[in-house]
Amino acid sequence: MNMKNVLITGANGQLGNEMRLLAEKNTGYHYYFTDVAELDICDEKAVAAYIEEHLIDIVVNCAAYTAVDKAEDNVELCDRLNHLAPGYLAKAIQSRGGALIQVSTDYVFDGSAHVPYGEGQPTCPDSVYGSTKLAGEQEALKYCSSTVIIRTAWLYSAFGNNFVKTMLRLGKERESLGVVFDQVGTPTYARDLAAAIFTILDKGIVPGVYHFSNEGVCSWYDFTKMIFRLAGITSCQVKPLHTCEYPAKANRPHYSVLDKTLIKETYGVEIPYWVDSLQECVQKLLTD
Ligand SMILES: NC(=O)C1=CN([C@@H]2O[C@H](COP(=O)(O)OP(=O)(O)OC[C@H]3O[C@@H](n4cnc5c(N)ncnc54)[C@H](OP(=O)(O)O)[C@@H]3O)[C@@H](O)[C@H]2O)C=CC1
Ligand SMILES: Cc1cn([C@H]2C[C@H](O)[C@@H](COP(=O)(O)OP(=O)(O)O[C@H]3O[C@@H](C)C(=O)[C@@H](O)[C@H]3O)O2)c(=O)[nH]c1=O
Repeated sequence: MNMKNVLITGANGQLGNEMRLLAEKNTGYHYYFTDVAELDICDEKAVAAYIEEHLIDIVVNCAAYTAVDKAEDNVELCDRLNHLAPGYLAKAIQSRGGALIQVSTDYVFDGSAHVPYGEGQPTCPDSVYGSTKLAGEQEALKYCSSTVIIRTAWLYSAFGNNFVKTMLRLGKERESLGVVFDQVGTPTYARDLAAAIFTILDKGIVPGVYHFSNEGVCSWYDFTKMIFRLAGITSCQVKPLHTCEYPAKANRPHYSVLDKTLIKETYGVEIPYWVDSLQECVQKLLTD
């Protein structure tokens, strides 16, 4: 049987790197890992040519504009990458009869809920990043009939830039730190998400929108306290702040916990508790 050709875009980012690592163990596919230097996903013609030339069967789009505050001032670039580019990927892979896995975000919600968000809940993004990611979901679903959207949240990894690495750095530099406690969600180890994506590849595409994060719930303040505890940082005091005490360019949801029932029932994925995964990643960061 012919091995399927899988294209992973944005492969130098957090999720892309975790996909690379797990690909070493998942030898049943032929992989093409690209980042902007090899394939700029905003270039529609280049996308179509690459997918055709390499006979791609499945695209996993890990590329995105993820700087949430900067996005407020860089609307055009953010829109091209988060909104239009998924449409280019979707059209190109549809023309080959293939499938698209498009990664999206909890920031498509405005955060006014108080129970975990199901996939069918109305979206209402409150930032440029969130709005463009939602538009990207819609483009992907419109142009490729075999699209899986995975909305995830608060991603971190030993690779790339993320909240865990920022907090480990600040925890060593500062004597105290203020972190918001009125934005609640669930951290997600990008390795666990990559593992879920491999489960989807192996079990077969069931088109639709899915939610995936680690299990459990916390605020960014709780997240920071746990990062420090696991890393043995005792010299930096963490103070809880209201959002208004930490002014930022972009609005963020106060509540963005995702309900993961659908992905668990459809694909049988087992999802680790956020503290257990965080412990694994912090350990890795401290020993590498
Ligand atoms: N980070 C998070 O907390 C969360 C992320 N997500 C979503 O998960 C997905 C993966 O996120 P994450 O791994 O954190 O993202 P990263 O920002 O770590 O990685 C994105 C990658 O895409 C690359 N890229 C930028 N522009 C292009 C382009 N035109 N063509 C091809 N590649 C490009 C980036 O390169 P460069 O660095 O050079 O710009 C980077 O290597 C994204 O869809 C994101 O929206 C969802 C929830 C939370
Ligand atoms: C660094 C720092 C942040 N904060 C606040 C700001 C913000 O409200 C919250 C999170 O910080 P960040 O700005 O690093 O996180 P942010 O970039 O908003 O993270 C988001 O990224 C995008 C890509 C997603 O898709 C989301 O799921 C989410 O992970 O913590 C503090 O309160 N104190 C601090 O010292």
